[in-house]
Amino acid sequence: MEDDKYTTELNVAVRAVHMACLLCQKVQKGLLSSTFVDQFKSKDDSSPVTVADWSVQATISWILSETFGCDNVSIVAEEDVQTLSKPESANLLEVVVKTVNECLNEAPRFGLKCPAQALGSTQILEAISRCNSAGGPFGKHWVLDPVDGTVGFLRGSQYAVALALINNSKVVIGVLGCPNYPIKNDWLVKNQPPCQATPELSLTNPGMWEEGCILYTRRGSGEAWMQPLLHGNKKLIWPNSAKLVRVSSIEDPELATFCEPVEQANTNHAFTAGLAHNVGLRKKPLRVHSMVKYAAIARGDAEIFMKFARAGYKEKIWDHAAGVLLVQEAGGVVTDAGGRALDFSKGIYLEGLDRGIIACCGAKLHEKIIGSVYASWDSSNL
Ligand SMILES: Nc1ncnc2c1ncn2[C@@H]1O[C@H](COP(=O)(O)OS(=O)(=O)O)[C@@H](OP(=O)(O)O)[C@H]1O
Ligand SMILES: [Mg+2]
Ligand SMILES: [Mg+2]
Ligand SMILES: [Mg+2]
Repeated sequence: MEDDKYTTELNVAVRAVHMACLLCQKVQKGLLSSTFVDQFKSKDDSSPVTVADWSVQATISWILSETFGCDNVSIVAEEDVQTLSKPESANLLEVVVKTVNECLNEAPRFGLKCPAQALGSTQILEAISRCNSAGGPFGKHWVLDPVDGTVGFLRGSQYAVALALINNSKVVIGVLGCPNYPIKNDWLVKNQPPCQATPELSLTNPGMWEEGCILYTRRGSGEAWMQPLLHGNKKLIWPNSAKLVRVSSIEDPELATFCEPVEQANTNHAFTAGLAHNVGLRKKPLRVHSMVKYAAIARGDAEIFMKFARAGYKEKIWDHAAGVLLVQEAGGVVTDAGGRALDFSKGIYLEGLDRGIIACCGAKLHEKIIGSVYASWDSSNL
């Protein structure tokens, strides 16, 4: 039984992700101000990285290292310090240092320790760099995507803070902070702009999203929980206000909602449209940035998530670990397009992934989609 295992890890992970969500909300609000241009950079692959990505990574790294000891903690995470340590990034680093210290000052409110004195830039760069583990099949590895869906974050739309723990190749804890995903049922479906139009929500009224949520689970528990984000100066009393979530019971493709990435560069919309048609899905796809898509399946707001990246792109474990476990423990099924379980044992990539990822609320829909992948594949150009 793994039910009572990882209690401390889960406890710390939920608190750390909660703090990170509030940090992100604050930075996202700041994006509306004139300091906007100082707050993000393009990485070598042209993808964006922001003050929030670095600050969350530093904060969570510091908390995990303080709690479990630097030498005992292996963290696999997305960001490095390459850009941030350049002389021309001095202003950016200053903002990161300030953001991290402000966030860590709040730690006692969340039942965690804060630094004895404010962290300096060297300590913060160290905390970010410490997350350079390559993971692998043995032992415990934390897996962190400090801001998943950075494009969504910059657009004032959906994004997530994702933290998972892998032990001997298996994801054992999954925590997903969704700062712009209110607790209210169906909010995502009702508030999504039409997918053909500009796929972004503007942050004209950031306050309306303050009631984000954190989803969390533990392997083998058969339970996934949702905790509302706490605001103001209140102390986090956790898990008293958390509630159980469960996948949707819909089995009829005509009634099912499927979600997928917003950007055509990240998935093949034409292929999934053909697949959806063949399976008998009738609703328009719900295009949402980030692992909020996994959260939507786990919460029962949508039934299917499909992603088919271009050939040659290798999916990274931090983009999936927390979300996959949440969907599974909430009663759903997640595999690659060949119907095989995702392999989190091979380092930072999901090696051997067959074509794409399919997450469903139940086995019946999942079987239909897998069956249809084979039928649709030959007629596609992938
Ligand atoms: N070319 C390509 N193909 C597939 N996937 C890619 C690609 N490039 C990046 N990524 C990863 O996609 C993560 C964002 O996924 P999303 O589902 O949020 O995409 S989208 O913004 O809705 O289009 C994104 O995560 P973040 O970098 O954390 O935002 C990337 O890890
Ligand atoms: Mg990501
Ligand atoms: Mg990221
Ligand atoms: Mg990124």
